[in-house]
Amino acid sequence: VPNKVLTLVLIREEYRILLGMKKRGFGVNRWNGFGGKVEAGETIAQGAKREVEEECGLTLTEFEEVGRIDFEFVGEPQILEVHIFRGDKYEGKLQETEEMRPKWFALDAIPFHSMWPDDAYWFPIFLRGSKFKGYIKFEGHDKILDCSLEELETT
Ligand SMILES: CN1CCN(c2cc(NC3CC3)nc(N)n2)CC1
Repeated sequence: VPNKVLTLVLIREEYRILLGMKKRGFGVNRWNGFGGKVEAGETIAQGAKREVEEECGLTLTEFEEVGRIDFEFVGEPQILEVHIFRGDKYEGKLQETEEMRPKWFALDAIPFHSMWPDDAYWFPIFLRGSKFKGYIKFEGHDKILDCSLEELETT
C-alpha cells in the first residue's frame, strides 16, 4: 500500500511558534502545525503552502522542509509520510477557519499535553534548527510503541 503523503508547517519566530487547535477531522482537539494532504498536480511544498493559506489565512513567503517522519499504526497497512516544514516569513492576516483556531505560543510554553504525543520527541530537534528524519509506530492515537529519530545536519 503506497504511503499517504501529508504536510506539516510550523511557523516559527525567534521566541514564539504558531499552532492551531484542530476543530474537526484527524487530530481533532489537538494543537498542531498546519497541513494536510498533497493533491495531484502539486508538489509537496506547494501543498504545504496551500494548506497554511486554507487553514489560517497566512501566505508563506519563505519556508523550507526540515524533516520527514513515517508514522505507522498497528493494524493499518498505510504509512503516513509527513513532510515537516519550518515557516520563516509570511504575509496576510491570521484568521480562525472551520478547520483551525490559530494561536501563538512562547517556545517555553508549548502545550505538549494537548498535542500528538510524538511532538515531544521531535520538537526539540526542530527548535534547535536541525534537520531530521524518523519512524514512529503508534497503537491508537495516544500510545507510541517505537520511536526512532535521526538528526541530520544542523542548519
Ligand atoms: C495533516 N497532518 C496529519 C498528520 N500530522 C501529524 C501527525 C502526527 N503524528 C501521527 C500519529 C499521527 N503528529 C503531528 N504533529 N502531526 C500533521 C498534520
